Amino acid sequence: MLSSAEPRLAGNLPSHVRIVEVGPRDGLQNEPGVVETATKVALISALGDSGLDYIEATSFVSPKWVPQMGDNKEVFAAINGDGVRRPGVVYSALTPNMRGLEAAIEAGADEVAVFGAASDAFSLRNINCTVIESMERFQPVCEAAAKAGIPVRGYVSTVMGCPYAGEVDPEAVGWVARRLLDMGCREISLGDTIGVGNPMQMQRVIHAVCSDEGHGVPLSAVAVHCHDTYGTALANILAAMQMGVSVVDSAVGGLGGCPYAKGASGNVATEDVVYMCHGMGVETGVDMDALLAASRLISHALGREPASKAAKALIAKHDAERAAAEAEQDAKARRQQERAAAPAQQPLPSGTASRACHAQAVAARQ
Ligand SMILES: CC(C)(COP(=O)([O-])OP(=O)([O-])OC[C@H]1O[C@@H](n2cnc3c(N)ncnc32)[C@H](O)[C@@H]1OP(=O)([O-])[O-])[C@@H](O)C(=O)NCCC(=O)NCCSC(=O)C[C@@](C)(O)CC(=O)[O-]
Repeated sequence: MLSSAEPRLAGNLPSHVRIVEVGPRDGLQNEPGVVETATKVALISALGDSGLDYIEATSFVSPKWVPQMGDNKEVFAAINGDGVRRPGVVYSALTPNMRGLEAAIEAGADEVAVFGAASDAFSLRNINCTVIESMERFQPVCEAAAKAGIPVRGYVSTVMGCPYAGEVDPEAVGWVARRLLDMGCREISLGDTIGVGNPMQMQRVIHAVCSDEGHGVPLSAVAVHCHDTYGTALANILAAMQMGVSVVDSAVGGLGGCPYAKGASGNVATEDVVYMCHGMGVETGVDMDALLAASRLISHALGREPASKAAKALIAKHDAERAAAEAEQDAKARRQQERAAAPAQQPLPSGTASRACHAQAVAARQ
C-alpha cells in the first residue's frame, strides 16, 4: 500500500515490467472490417514467439455488438490446436457475463476478464448496464471462474475521462477497482479508454486506488491500460511506473480503440513500451526483433503502417542497413566481374630494362 504522502512525479522504477498484449482483442475489435481468423491466429502465434507471456486473444461478447470478435471459438480452437500455443503464455478473453464465461471456459481460455467502468454513461453504452449493475453481473462470473480454477482480471474503463460524461472522479475509479478486487479479480487494469489523461492525473488516480486513505488496492495488483489519442500514453505509463506499477497493457502496432468510445485512438504500442523500458534498463522479456516481425505481419494484413513510432524508426533503420549491405554486396560483385573481364596482367619483371619493357607494354594496351 502507498504511504499517505501526496505522490510526486519521481520514484523508483520497477526492474521488470510485465506486458499484457491486448492487440488481438482490443486492437482488432476496432477494425472497420472483420479480420480473418487465420490472420488473428498468425498474429497471436507471432506474438507468442516474441517472449510476451500474456496475450488477450479475443472476447466472448455479443457478436451483434462486436462482430469483429465473432470468431472467438475458432481463435481458441486454433490456439489450442497445433503449433500456436507457447508454453508459459497465458491466453485470455473478455467475458462480460456468465454466458461469456461459460463459452470462454469451454473454448479453453486460461484466464478471463470482466470489464467495468468508472462512468455510468460509458458502462451503459458498452455493456448495457450501470456501474452498480455491472458489479452485480460480475460477482457470479468471478465466483464461477474461481470454482473452475480460472483467474479473473478486472478492467476499469474511463479512469481519466469519459467520452459521454467528461471528467471522472478518481474516487469513483478507486471504488470500482476495490469492488473488483474484493470479488476476486487478481489484477485491476486502469483504462484511459479515450487517451485523454496526463501523468499527474494518472498519479492521482493510482493514489485514489492504492493509497491507504484511498481504496488500498495493492500496487502489485494494478495494471495501466493507456490509449494514445493525445500522445500522452507513454508519459502516463512512466508516471505509473514511477509509483510502482509494473504491469502495462499495450497493443502491437498501436492497434485499437474501443467501439463504444468514438474518436479514441489505439492503445499505446507494445513496441514503444518495450523500447522505452529496455532503454531505461527495465526488463520486459520481449525480443524486439521478434515483436517487429509480429508488427510487420499485422500491418501488412491491414495494409497500413504500424502506429508505433519505435516500430517505424526501427523498421526504417533495419531497411536502411539492409539496403546498405545489399549495395555493398552489389559493388563487390561488380568489382569481381570487372577484374574477371580485364585482360590478364603480365607479371612485372625486375630490373631497369624490364621496367621499360613493362611501360611499353602498358602504353601499348592503352
Ligand atoms: C455485454 C452484452 C452482451 C450485454 O448486452 P445486453 O443486451 O444487455 O444482454 P442480453 O443478456 O439482453 O443479451 C442480448 C443479446 O446478446 C446475446 N449475448 C449476451 N451475452 C452474450 C455473450 N457473452 N456472448 C454472445 N452473445 C451474448 C444474447 O443472447 C442476446 O442475443 P439475441 O437474443 O439478441 O440474439 C453486450 O452489451 C455486449 O456484448 N457488449 C460488447 C461490449 C464490448 O465488447 N466492448 C468492447 C470491449 S471493452 C473495451 O474495449 C475497454 C477496455 C477493456 O479495453 C479497457 C479500456 O480501454 O478502457
